Amino acid sequence: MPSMTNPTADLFGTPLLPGLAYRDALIDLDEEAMLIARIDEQDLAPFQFQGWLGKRLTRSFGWHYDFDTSQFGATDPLPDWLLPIRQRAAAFAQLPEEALVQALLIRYDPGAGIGWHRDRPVLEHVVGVSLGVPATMRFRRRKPGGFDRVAVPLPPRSVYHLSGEARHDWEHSIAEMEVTRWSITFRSFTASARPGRR
Ligand SMILES: O=C(O)CCC(=O)C(=O)O
Ligand SMILES: [Fe+2]
Repeated sequence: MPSMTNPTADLFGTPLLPGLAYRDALIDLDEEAMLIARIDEQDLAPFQFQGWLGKRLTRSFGWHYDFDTSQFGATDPLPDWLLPIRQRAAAFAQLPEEALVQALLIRYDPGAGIGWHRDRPVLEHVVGVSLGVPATMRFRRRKPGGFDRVAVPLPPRSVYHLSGEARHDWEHSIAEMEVTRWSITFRSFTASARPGRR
């Protein structure tokens, strides 16, 4: 058996999904424990959408998107403890660190997941770090008579980067799990939507 170095590529290294890049072990176990503790000490709020409360708990830095008004507003700057992680996430995605102007912390308690969606169109790059437990990010794209589907394993401490087709043409979701998972996602704005530096 050839060793499987990249579960998001086939044996020839061709990505399962154009625009999806992935690597294991962006951070080590100590860093992961630190990040989980930091997320847990935040004032996390249930994700809200038109009076509906999602089970996942979130906090945004840099920019906050209000799903009720469909507006982005400035919020607290990224805290110091997130900066080295953003730096590594940006280096992985080959982006300037300052381009990743938004950070979203999420805790998915048992029974929480995230339904099918594309991230807001004003956002461009999405770089996500998974913490705690393995999860699967599912992707789907409508085609005549159904969907193309791809499932991508996200081990704890791994990082993924969504851009291009994976970001704009495919929806993604994470099924509800029985154990707690945490994630940190960093995002950039599209050039036309960029509300200013922060
Ligand atoms: O938890 C994750 O890794 C994904 C979160 C996500 O898709 C989102 O916040 O848009
Ligand atoms: Fe998303």
